[in-house]
Amino acid sequence: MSLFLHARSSTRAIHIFRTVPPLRTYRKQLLLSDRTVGLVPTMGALHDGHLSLVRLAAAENTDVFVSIYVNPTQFGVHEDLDSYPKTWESDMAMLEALDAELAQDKEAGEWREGKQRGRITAVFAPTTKTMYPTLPPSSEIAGEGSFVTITPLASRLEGASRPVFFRGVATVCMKLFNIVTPTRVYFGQKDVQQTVVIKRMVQDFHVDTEVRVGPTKREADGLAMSSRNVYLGERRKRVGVVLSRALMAAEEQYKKGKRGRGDILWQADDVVDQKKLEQDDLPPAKRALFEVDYISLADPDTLEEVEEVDEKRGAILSGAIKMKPLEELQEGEDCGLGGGAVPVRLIDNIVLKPKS
Ligand SMILES: Nc1ncnc2c1ncn2[C@@H]1O[C@H](COP(=O)(O)OP(=O)(O)OP(=O)(O)O)[C@@H](O)[C@H]1O
Ligand SMILES: CC(C)(CO)[C@@H](O)C(=O)[O-]
Ligand code: BAL
Repeated sequence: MSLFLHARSSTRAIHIFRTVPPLRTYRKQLLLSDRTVGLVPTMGALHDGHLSLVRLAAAENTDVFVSIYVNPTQFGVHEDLDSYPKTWESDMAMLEALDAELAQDKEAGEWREGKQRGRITAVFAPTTKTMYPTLPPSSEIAGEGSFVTITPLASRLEGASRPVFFRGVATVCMKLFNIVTPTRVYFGQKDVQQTVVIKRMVQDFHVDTEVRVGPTKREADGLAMSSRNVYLGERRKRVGVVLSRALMAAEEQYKKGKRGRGDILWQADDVVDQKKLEQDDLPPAKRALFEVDYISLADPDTLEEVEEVDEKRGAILSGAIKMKPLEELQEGEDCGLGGGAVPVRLIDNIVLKPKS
């Protein structure tokens, strides 16, 4: 009997692993044949942002593993664990289509130019019992369990609003890294704080892997792609783009040579305030209200707020807004999954690069 489940693909099968031992056996075979593994951890509900990370991993490794697991410990008790989108069939269809594309690139010899080399070899889609074998996973701040905590990074920015978030992320990533032993791991720039926390964890725990970060994929209007965007609908998408616009406006100030906190951030605050006023003036059937959680200018490694950007270090401009539920729906309006009733947190960031 085969140890592995298989997903059909036009050219070959992607192995689907649900438990650890067969994955480990398979990984050992790859190691013995000198193959390299790039792991892309995801929570599923795949979109082009995820696929761009898979492409990057395939350009740098012979084998790509994608994990699909909605990790309960990174959701606070009042957060959206239950409503987090789950789209297994379409996730697998997207991965199979991308794998077929990678196979063609390989046949066309593009890999020789160093562009595409690897294929999607495996999907790891464990159950919670597999990931948390001894204790039920806790989302409580004081909850018991085996956790990885990275302080004080985990309490800044996103961590201020989501106190268990980075403990959950670091814990599940440590588990995934121990299970897959990837040569490289791939994370999206969109979740910049996550990349900083994971890099710190890998450094401090001597995890034998390389952390790679892929650029943020955006919609044509600039909105950062995100799995939770399916809950937005058209009206909230149109307004939600204010976050990327605000950050871009602040970036312009940096490009013009401004280095002081106030001189850079006032532009972002202004864009956001204008949009808020505009929406407040509209009737409930036309507006999309939102709250700003933070707009930040922080050091790229410590994520501490900075008063002045050090040109040798650069900085991270980031922000989070909460799109509130729609108040009144219009006839035939596209309100997104959940009919406009689900609040949606949007995050985004821009790296202000150091000047050499
Ligand atoms: N727009 C994007 N561009 C590049 N990478 C992305 C983008 N969105 C997500 N990623 C990355 O994909 C990986 C998996 O993320 P995840 O499955 O949580 O999706 P998500 O879109 O970030 O969902 P959520 O709505 O929960 O924030 C993470 O490393 C994340 O940073
Ligand atoms: C890295 C991750 C898959 C851990 O659950 C998640 O935080 C995400 O999707 O960004
Ligand atoms: N992309 C980060 C996962 C989360 O927000 O829960």
